[in-house]
Amino acid sequence: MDGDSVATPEVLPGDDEATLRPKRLTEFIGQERVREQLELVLQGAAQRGTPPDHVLLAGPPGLGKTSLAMIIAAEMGSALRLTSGPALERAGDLAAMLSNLVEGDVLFIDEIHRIARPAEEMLYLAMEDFRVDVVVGKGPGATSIPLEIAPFTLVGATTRSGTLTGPLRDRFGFTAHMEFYSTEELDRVVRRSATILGVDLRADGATEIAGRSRGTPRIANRLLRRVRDFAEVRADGVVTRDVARAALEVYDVDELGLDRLDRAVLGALVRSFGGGPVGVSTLAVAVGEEASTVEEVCEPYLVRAGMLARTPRGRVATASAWSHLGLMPPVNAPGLMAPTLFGSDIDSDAAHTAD
Ligand SMILES: Nc1ncnc2c1ncn2[C@@H]1O[C@H](COP(=O)(O)OP(=O)(O)OP(=O)(O)O)[C@@H](O)[C@H]1O
Repeated sequence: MDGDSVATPEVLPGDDEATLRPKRLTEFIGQERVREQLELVLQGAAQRGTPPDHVLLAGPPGLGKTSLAMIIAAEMGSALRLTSGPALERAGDLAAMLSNLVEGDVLFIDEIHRIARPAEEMLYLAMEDFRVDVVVGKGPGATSIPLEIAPFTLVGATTRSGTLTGPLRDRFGFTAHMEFYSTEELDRVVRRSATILGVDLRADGATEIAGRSRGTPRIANRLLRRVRDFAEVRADGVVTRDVARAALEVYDVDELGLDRLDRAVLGALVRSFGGGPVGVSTLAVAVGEEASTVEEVCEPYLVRAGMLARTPRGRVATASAWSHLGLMPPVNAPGLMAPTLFGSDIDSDAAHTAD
């Protein structure tokens, strides 16, 4: 998605997330399954008087992984130490962080799939035995000094759980798979946020914003702020359905939440490649974007919205994609045939081998 799109799930300047973050598990909307599982993990540990198992939060950006990590610490009554995979370039950076932990602390590593190899290897021992081996010196004279660290809980967040190494993944006692939110859940998210921000949001306005938020609370909150601006500048400050629609038209977010780049991807797939199959790199070049942006930001939602299918031979536009662009789908477009005929051809794990 282009960096300035209001429909991107990535953080943008001005998002001011702290104000709207749910602080406790009861305030956290949706993700019922994850919440129930997490509650059991936390309560079980509390009853035993031990720190909970390490937790991996996996899912697309903006679904509440950082919020959940903060909630885990809050529910445990513990302090949260924050860092990220890219910040842990050297094992020494991680060793310093680990040795400063106090018993029961929660260490949150965002983007844990981007952690450097030496730091990752140090993490194995830390997670398993609450110990790190600090290597002093270089070459044949180098010695390894074992260092005890306080029992802690690691919470890792990743948008790409498939790229985590097996040994790291295996050391998490619990993996929470975060799902996109339903429109009804996003409706609750925007109404909660409107109350906090003091926005006069009507029921039909909330539904309109929720429906265009790509299943993502971060986007829902951002759209709410943009619609509020519009309501205050061009209307009477009240967010109704018509106001929300007019505002989101200005920001190029269509009724399904697709923005310019999503439509460009679908447009290229349909018009330049006859609906596919085509590899993601080729598609990215056609729309002038990084393959990773198309793959990590556009695709998850287009697949979920039933517009794009990942097949072993590449990406394919579904009948809904053709219709959404106002075009007649060809007879072989997925979605027009009986599900059994094309279902076996669709393999989400094959996406990475398509290019
Ligand atoms: N379940 C929820 N209920 C209410 N608000 C939520 C929920 N999940 C997320 N939010 C809102 O969405 C915003 C983004 O959430 P958060 O930063 O936790 O996402 P994330 O998954 O960590 O994203 P990233 O992976 O990009 O860092 C938060 O500011 C919060 O206000």
